[in-house]
Amino acid sequence: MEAKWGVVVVAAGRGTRMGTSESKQYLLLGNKPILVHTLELFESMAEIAEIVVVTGSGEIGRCRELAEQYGLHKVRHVVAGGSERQHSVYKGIAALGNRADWVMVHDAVRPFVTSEAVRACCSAAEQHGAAVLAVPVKDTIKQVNEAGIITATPDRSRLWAIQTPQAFRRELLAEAHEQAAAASFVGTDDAMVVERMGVPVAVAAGDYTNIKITTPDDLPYAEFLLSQRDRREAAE
Ligand SMILES: Nc1ccn([C@@H]2O[C@H](COP(=O)(O)OP(=O)(O)OP(=O)(O)O)[C@@H](O)[C@H]2O)c(=O)n1
Ligand SMILES: C[C@](O)(CO)[C@H](O)COP(=O)(O)O
Repeated sequence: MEAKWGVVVVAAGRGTRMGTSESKQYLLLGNKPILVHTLELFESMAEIAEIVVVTGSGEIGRCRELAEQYGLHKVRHVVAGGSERQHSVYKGIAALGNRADWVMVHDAVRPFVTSEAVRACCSAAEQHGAAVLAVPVKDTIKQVNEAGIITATPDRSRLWAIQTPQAFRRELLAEAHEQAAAASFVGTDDAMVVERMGVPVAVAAGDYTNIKITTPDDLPYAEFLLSQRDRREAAE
């Protein structure tokens, strides 16, 4: 299989909601940092040519050492991130340059994404130019005003919770980020910068287990998901 995808793994967040002194992407899950679990998946996929890791400016050396220690040879660049996730992605795309025609952006703190889900996202992107993994929301979602009063109940059948990876033709994503930067637009995911150009972004169905480790209550669930995955792999 042709290795044509570049991956930008963003790992430069402060993890304010996690509240640990250690950046959450470097916390141990089982016996490895969360970031390493994430990188190992992309390292193992034949479609992936190169990985850029974007991390805190004080964590570049440590990140390179982890890549060495765990044999993550596709990690070719480790660069410093920015103040917002979008700025970190922008720096990652710049470090990737024009070496890949297709690029995926993935949160370091989503270590449970599967190769099947990544491939579904890539296929949708190759068909539409841009695609994100997502799951249909399970709860009824309400819009609530500042006084705590419900103002709307959107049709749940049209609501999806968006995940990563998010996959794009590289030139499209680079252009979208350039335009967003010029307009000082900051979104919470990469699809938003592409959507604002009027370009359609497809949704590929993912898994509910592709959680973003965000708050302390995610950690015991993440340990549970890891033990389930280990058990499954041992049985294969
Ligand atoms: N300036 C930033 C902010 C976030 N991220 C990365 O984007 C992903 C998703 O961010 P999230 O975990 O939601 O945010 P954090 O900024 O890490 O956490 P918080 O909002 O609680 O501070 C994470 O892998 C995080 O490291 C990044 O690279 N650069
Ligand atoms: C990109 C993302 O993971 C999609 O769910 C998410 O928007 C990033 O999280 P943040 O907490 O808004 O940084």
